[in-house]
Amino acid sequence: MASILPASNRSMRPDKNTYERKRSVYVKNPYLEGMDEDILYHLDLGTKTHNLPAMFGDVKFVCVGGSPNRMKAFAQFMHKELRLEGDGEDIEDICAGTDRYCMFKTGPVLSVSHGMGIPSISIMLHELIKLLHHARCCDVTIIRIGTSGGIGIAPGSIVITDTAVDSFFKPRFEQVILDNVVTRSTELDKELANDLFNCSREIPNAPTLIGHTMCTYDFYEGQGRLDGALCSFSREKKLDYLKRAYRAGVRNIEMESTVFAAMCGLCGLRGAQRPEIRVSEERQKVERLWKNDGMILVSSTGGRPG
Ligand SMILES: O=P(O)(O)O[C@H]1O[C@H](CO)[C@@H](O)[C@H]1O
Ligand SMILES: O=c1cc[nH]c(=O)[nH]1
Repeated sequence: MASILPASNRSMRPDKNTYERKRSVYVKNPYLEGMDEDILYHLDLGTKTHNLPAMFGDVKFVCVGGSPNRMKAFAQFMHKELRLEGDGEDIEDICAGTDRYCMFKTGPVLSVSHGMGIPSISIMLHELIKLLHHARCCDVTIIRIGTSGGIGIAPGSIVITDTAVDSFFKPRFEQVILDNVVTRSTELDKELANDLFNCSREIPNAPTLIGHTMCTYDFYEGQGRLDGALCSFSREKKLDYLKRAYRAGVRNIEMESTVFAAMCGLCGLRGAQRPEIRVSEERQKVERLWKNDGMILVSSTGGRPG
């Protein structure tokens, strides 16, 4: 199985990787140093109430996804894969004190839910990145495992994101700060994407590809759906948009990838995104409608853990 461990964890052969400097998780906020206590409000954790280095200092992989049940199931899957003690059924939700997100730790793997959309994952990432920083974690790889809607690919495909793009197919995330807009890069770790792609070769029945992921602010109108409470465009407009997205390299659509890539990139987290496509029955009807256009949008319904 291809290795996705950070270089410093690879075998101890004396090569350049063994001597690579550790990559810390850093924050870019001059005010944090001067704070007497940092309360990670939405995670129900804090620097005075919890010994974060003792609790999280050994974390090397963080896997995030929108739904709590999926991330719990993923944590139980990792418990088994890492052959940890017990059956992992009663795994503890570290964030049980808040009903905003859930968080599970299985050895060096942290599994965290983030809800839906850019605002929700952004709040979680601010506090997760501070948590990892306070815990003095280094060489951390973070992977988002989510569902998404595919464009022009087979139902059940897995898309590994090389670049997250916005609704205009641009590789950028526009962060509104006070009454200004700051544009941030959304490049993801290409080597990690290739490592994940190589891992997928060893998993049967998991058609996998690397492509651009488009991140929208909305599930309905923003993704060209005709069945929301509001719809102001024609089917032809929708298909034209999706065809232009495909020609721009977009292979799937979801709602967190741009801010995920931007924040992880700014804070020293090696990031990747691996949504997967699940097609539901009603969407199959829609696919048949569109096949004559040579374009099918496969919609996801709930991804499998892991
Ligand atoms: O399956 P998750 O990780 O929630 O991701 C996708 O699913 C949600 C919409 O159905 C959005 O959060 C989108 O990004
Ligand atoms: O944002 C999303 C998530 C899953 N499936 C979609 O079609 N869009």
